[in-house]
Amino acid sequence: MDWYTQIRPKIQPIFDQIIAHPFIEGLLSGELPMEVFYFYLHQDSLYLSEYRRTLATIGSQCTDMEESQFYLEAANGVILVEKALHTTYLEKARIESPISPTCELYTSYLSKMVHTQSLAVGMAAVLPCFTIYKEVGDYILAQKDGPENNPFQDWINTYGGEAFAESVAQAVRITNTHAQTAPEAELAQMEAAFIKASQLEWLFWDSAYRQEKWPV
Ligand SMILES: Cc1ncc(C[n+]2csc(CCO)c2C)c(N)n1
Repeated sequence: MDWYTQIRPKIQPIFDQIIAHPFIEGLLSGELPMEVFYFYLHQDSLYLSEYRRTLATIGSQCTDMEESQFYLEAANGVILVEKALHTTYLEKARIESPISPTCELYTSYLSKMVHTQSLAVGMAAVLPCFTIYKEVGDYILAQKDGPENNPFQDWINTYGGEAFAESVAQAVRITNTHAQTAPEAELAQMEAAFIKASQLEWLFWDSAYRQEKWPV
């Protein structure tokens, strides 16, 4: 059994709580308050500007040319999303709130992983960003009882397409390849990183829903 197939069931309780979260329910029903959605988009743009650099770091660490190309192209893909976000939503909203505690935590955690741990552990840490969005996107698209004119449809479509599915599958394949040659201790670190990043994915939705601020 490959690494991802045996690790995925371990985050099932986290995934179940993500799709049951009122943020996701609000995206589905179209009733998520707009200011919550804008808060999320603003924090996500801050997340993406760090995540892009994290992917580029992994890309620079890969010795295999194809693997390097994959992570560097994914980093470039994030730039395109960032630019689209800025021109469509955020320019109009002119949100200037500071990075939230959770956004800072998630981006700092990923940065720590890729700068202080092995390449395989770094790959495991960045993987939930791909796989969880893919699964959440599939879940949302499979729901038939959403409203006709969902104001969040554009966003929903971003993570539904074929190109994204292939990119997620490749991230999984590359991480599996590295797990094949990883010793026990490194496999344990890969698992811990994958689970922690999955928890942080839940926390990111939750913090957006709460419009999380620094308490002091
Ligand atoms: C908190 C948070 N987690 C995951 C994603 C999704 N995502 C961001 S970059 C990337 C890889 C290349 O597209 C994916 C899937 C997000 N937007 N925000």
